[in-house]
Amino acid sequence: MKVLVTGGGTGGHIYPAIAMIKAIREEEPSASFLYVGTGNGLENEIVPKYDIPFETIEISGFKRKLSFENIKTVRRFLKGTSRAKQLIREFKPDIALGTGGYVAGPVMYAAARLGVPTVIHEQNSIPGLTNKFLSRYATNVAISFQEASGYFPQDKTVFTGNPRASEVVKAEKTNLVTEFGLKNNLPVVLIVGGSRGAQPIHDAFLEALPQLTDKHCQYLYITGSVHYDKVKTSIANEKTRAHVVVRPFIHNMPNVLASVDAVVSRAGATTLAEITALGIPSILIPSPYVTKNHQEMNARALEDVGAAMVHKETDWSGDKLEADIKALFQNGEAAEMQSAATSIGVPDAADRLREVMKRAIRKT
Ligand SMILES: CC(=O)N[C@H]1[C@@H](OP(=O)(O)OP(=O)(O)OC[C@H]2O[C@@H](n3ccc(=O)[nH]c3=O)[C@H](O)[C@@H]2O)O[C@H](CO)[C@@H](O)[C@@H]1O
Repeated sequence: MKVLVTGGGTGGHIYPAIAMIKAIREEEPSASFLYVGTGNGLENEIVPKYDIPFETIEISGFKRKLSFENIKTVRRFLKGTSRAKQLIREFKPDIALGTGGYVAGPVMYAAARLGVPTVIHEQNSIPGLTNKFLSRYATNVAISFQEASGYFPQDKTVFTGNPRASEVVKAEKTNLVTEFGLKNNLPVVLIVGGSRGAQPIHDAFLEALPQLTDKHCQYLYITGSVHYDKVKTSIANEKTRAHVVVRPFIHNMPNVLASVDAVVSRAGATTLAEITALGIPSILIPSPYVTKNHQEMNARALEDVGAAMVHKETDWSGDKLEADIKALFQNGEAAEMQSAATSIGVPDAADRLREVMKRAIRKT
């Protein structure tokens, strides 16, 4: 089978695509892939690490308001579409899978226009502009939150979950002591601000640091590459009795997630799919700077079943962090949250999406 894959901009769109490629490769080692991204998106750094042929097109996103920039964007969209058509004619895929982000727009549109079966994957509870636009042309739409179904044509929409969930449940634990210098026998809280880091998460942690101890847990803190130097220096300057290890970014996140006891994070949909599949209790501070506040909707779905403690960014503080950590490990809430998270995880998401792709091929 030949699979055209596209999706990019942030890790939340890229890792589900890679997880799906890995799942197909496992079942069908002779399958071949072409990943189309942009030259300046995160996909440009991540995809080549997985030995996946990678081509680029130029594209930018639409502004929601009418602007001169949008005229340029339309021109780039048309140029991107014709470059994508050229790549598709050369590669001759049996199916195209798009996981969102600007780049998926022209690539999936071109694939549909050329009669290639197309499946788009939406990670969020409220879809992005690109996937909403593409849903008109796609053979099928795969969703990861039931809440998203109302935004897409009913007859082609299927709930699959996020294939990254299937990847993390298969991941082996890593040795956090040898890999990161963490302590043995003390629960580990992973702090991560999405694939690019988040300032309010840093601020609250620094504020809480003087009060935190290593009585209940220790911290593995992923700052995001942009924030690394500043946060590392600030943490080094604060007096604390807590054990904290700081890193800019980690590439073996599935293994690390499989080894930690709780997560403090933004509410990016792919991270949430990972932590529910593994049953990890979480403290979530959704980013309000996203389309239609979709991260808060994502987070509330976990809060509703008791899997997460959710705070608006404006209410988030060092005191709240300290109180939540106490609730988790001192008052023993972690165990209940763990089973609540597992109850909504979708560890077989990759199999489900694979079925949708097979059906889309048969249908077209
Ligand atoms: C600002 C923005 O638009 N964010 C969106 C973006 O999130 P964004 O890409 O920030 O976040 P997600 O949390 O969904 O995914 C991050 C991915 O990167 C991985 N990771 C993260 C840090 C690290 O050091 N190593 C690593 O591998 C995580 O395991 C995860 O697989 O896409 C998501 C999925 O469509 C959306 O829900 C988010 O709203």
